[in-house]
Amino acid sequence: MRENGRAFDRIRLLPRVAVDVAGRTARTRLLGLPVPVPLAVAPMAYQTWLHPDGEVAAASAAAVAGVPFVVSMMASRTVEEVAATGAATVMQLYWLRDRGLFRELVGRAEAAGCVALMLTVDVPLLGRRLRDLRGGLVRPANVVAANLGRAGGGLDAVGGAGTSEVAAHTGVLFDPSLSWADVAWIRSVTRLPLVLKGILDPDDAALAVAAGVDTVVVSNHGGRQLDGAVATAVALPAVVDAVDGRCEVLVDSGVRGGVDVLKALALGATGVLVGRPLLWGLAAGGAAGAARVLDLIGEELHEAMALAGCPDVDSARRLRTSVAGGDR
Ligand SMILES: Cc1cc2nc3c(=O)[nH]c(=O)nc-3n(C[C@H](O)[C@H](O)[C@H](O)COP(=O)(O)O)c2cc1C
Ligand SMILES: O=C(O)C(=O)c1ccccc1
Repeated sequence: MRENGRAFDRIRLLPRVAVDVAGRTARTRLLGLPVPVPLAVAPMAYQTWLHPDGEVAAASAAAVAGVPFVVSMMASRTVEEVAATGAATVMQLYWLRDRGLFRELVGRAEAAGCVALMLTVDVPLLGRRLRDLRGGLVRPANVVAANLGRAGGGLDAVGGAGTSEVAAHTGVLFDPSLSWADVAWIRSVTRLPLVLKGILDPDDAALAVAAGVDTVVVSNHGGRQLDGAVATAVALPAVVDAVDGRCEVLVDSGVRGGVDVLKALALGATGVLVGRPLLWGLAAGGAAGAARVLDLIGEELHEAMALAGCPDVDSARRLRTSVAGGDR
């Protein structure tokens, strides 16, 4: 988790000068849609834990900013409620033992007007999160997986000394047997664009392209899964090379401001997903707080583009970068 931030901090940009940036724009396409800035909100579970309106407040902020909102399969509000905010909504999915329920969720996402499906591939099981274990993490009664019906409620018997309630619950639901054959099956049951989230190895990116995926997300899940996994700012360039323009490449984990977005673009990304900063805004100020976070990142990106001599996103993707030797 710490290395994600450090890796972005070590990237150095080579600004261009005497480029007319008076009319600069960050408009581009992301997940097949026109967007004012190249970012979307990452899928994050259980947002009513942070604010009573949860995902509905966060998605309203995304709607105001004009950026896509990815609703977690483990959201505490339904995909229908989220889509009703007017945000371009992407439904995130985990591979479930209950294939009937998985199929039903795909159908509900389509019916709700979702613009894409995002299959998260870096959670065969939930990572061992020591703070969750020490703190005895248990969902309060009002924090349920609203999209999963009966299967979304809390567990009576918590998993045991080595498992939090949240990890035990996901262990019951998630199927660790996901393979590329299953990805091909998912590709075959929907016409929505398909995004794979949690790619780090360029060979996996090539397999994703071969499976007909429209977008890959270079992600280590915000450092919450495999401790010691490579930072995304380090992994990104090789994935961009392997994909070679055949699908979109998004990146997340450690993006904290507009300069990080510019660095991601300079490293070849199509755009970024923003995770925790959205939750901080949501917890601090509900929909307005989340909207302020998105505004700030957009303002910072516009300023950084001006200072780097980038009138548009394509020029940002051509910026040269280097990697600083050590920390300051
Ligand atoms: C509280 C929390 C819950 C998350 N829940 C999900 C989830 O349900 N599905 C998923 O694909 N990723 C989930 N993630 C991972 C995020 O989508 C994203 O990859 C990560 O937070 C990005 O890193 P950042 O927080 O450093 O921006 C979660 C992250 C956090 C912090
Ligand atoms: O916490 C997470 O990162 C996550 O992905 C998740 C998955 C299922 C339930 C709660 C959180």
